[in-house]
Amino acid sequence: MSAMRVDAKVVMLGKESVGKTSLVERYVHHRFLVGPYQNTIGAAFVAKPIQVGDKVITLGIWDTAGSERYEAMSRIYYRGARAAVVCYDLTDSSSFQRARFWVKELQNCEEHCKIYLCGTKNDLIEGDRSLRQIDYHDAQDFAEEIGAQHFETSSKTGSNVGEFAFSEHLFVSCFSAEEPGVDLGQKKDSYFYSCCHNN
Ligand SMILES: Nc1nc2c(ncn2[C@@H]2O[C@H](COP(=O)(O)OP(=O)(O)OP(=O)(O)O)[C@@H](O)[C@H]2O)c(=O)[nH]1
Repeated sequence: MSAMRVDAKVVMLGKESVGKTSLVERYVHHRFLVGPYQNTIGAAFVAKPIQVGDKVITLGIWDTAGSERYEAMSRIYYRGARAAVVCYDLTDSSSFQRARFWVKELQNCEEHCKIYLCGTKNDLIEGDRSLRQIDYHDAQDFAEEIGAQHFETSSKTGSNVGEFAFSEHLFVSCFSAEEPGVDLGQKKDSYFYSCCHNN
């Protein structure tokens, strides 16, 4: 058994069902899970080692539950985060309001956390443009106003997930090699993710 160290903490935030878990699944396991939607309870964690130059650093990704029932808990998970991926569903305008809420929270409580604004389920829009509820330029203007990077992704097709939303060189910008990582202690497995999902 070896100790697990997390060098940079990343938190996923956004309304329930926007696709946070799917984005993490696509990024970490290169897959899209089909079947009934399983809402996250509390939060789930996954460690992802990435190559940065000649070093390997470990991202600790906290996938929070979007349900407002867990809102207070989500605050615990963004504490000390280097990066936050704030997600909204391109086909659900209320999810964009919720994204604004999380951005405000981060600005008030974690001013050094880098924000990535992510419009999800782009494949649905490509299939039927009338489904789009959030104009690209409105979201882009908001992203510029808050100094965030903005992407539209699809976890189903993988579009923009590796290339942009989770682009490793973006995370490199939030990682300073001088800072010590956080030791999470002895863990049997660095992956204890799926147990945090409801049926
Ligand atoms: N078509 C399409 N469906 C998606 C995509 N991403 C997620 N979904 C679907 O949206 C639903 C919710 O996805 P999740 O990833 O569980 O959403 P979540 O934001 O983690 O939800 P909570 O755990 O409740 O916060 C599931 O039925 C997914 O299959 C996508 O890129 N395209």
